[in-house]
Amino acid sequence: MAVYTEVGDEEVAAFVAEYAVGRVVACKGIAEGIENTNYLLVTETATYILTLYERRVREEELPFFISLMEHLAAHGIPCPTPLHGRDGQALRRLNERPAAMVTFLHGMSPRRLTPEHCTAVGEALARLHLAGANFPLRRHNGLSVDSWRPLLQASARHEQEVAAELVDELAADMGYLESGWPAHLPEGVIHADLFPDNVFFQGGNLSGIIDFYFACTDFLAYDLAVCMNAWCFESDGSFNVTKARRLAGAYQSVRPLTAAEWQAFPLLAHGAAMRFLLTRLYDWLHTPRTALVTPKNPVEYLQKMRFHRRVRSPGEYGLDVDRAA
Ligand SMILES: Nc1ncnc2c1ncn2[C@@H]1O[C@H](COP(=O)(O)OP(=O)(O)OP(=O)(O)O)[C@@H](O)[C@H]1O
Ligand SMILES: N[C@@H](CCO)C(=O)O
Repeated sequence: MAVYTEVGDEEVAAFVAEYAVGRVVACKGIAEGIENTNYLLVTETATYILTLYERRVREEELPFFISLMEHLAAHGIPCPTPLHGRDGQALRRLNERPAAMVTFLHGMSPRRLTPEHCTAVGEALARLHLAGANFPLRRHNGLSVDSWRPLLQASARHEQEVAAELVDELAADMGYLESGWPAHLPEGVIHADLFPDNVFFQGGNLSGIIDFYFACTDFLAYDLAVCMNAWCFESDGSFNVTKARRLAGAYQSVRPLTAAEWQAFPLLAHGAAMRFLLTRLYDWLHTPRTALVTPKNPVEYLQKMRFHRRVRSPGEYGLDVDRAA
């Protein structure tokens, strides 16, 4: 479930009256998602998503996300477009939460990931990076390398649930990642959470990219690494190099990696696995057993991290060295 804030019919009607979209025909809570409250909202003119931003999203950062979606949509990226009310504002309040309405995107997240999906995502990610190149706002990545040690320490305190050997193993990787993390690589706007549940396909084509609430300014190749972790491993934990070649090849056909990005890729992929392992571990330990949201499995990312630890060359990811500019 992800309806943390219930909204009454009259409140929705009053909210929607601020926009030139006609009256409300239906409004239904959406079960998917874990961060925010989302409603599927049908009005006399179209279907929209109404999002109430919950506690983990910092209110002062919302203008970044709203402006980014507007910018990317205006540059041809199939992402939600925020609606502006009659007063010109895209952000307003509903039931004491910040809230916005965005356009509804058609399509479905893929259940069984194929190499064709990976090709489409690689190309779309590179296009997103190019479209973000002239986006004027910046947002620090609060879940990059400098945040990982505090997250590990917060989990290590749960001695009953987290084995000391695991903490030692992660601490060793942490030292390696912290000392080797690049200071300079091409950077810009990254999605930072481009998992299959945030990508829609329709009729075999990529039709939508959603959930920009981790987007930030960081290394572009790190975003590709996040994607590779999310799209190119099988459910048994094995790495699928065919999918990785498709993902990276399609990305590089739009935006070739620099030699420095190519060289840094194994470390970036290792770090990207650490980031999702740590947030999943944190959520696993801090989500009450009675909560309706099921935390995601941290062990999946431990396996991915162990894979990256053994990688010796960027070529093992199917990255094409000839295209590394
Ligand atoms: N613009 C959109 N068009 C169509 N469906 C959408 C749109 N935005 C969200 N949804 C639907 O709502 C669900 C939840 O959205 P989202 O993933 O953004 O939730 P969240 O709680 O903010 O994020 P998270 O996935 O990080 O928990 C999606 O799985 C999708 O079904
Ligand atoms: N994509 C994240 C969840 C947060 O959106 C994960 O799989 O851990």
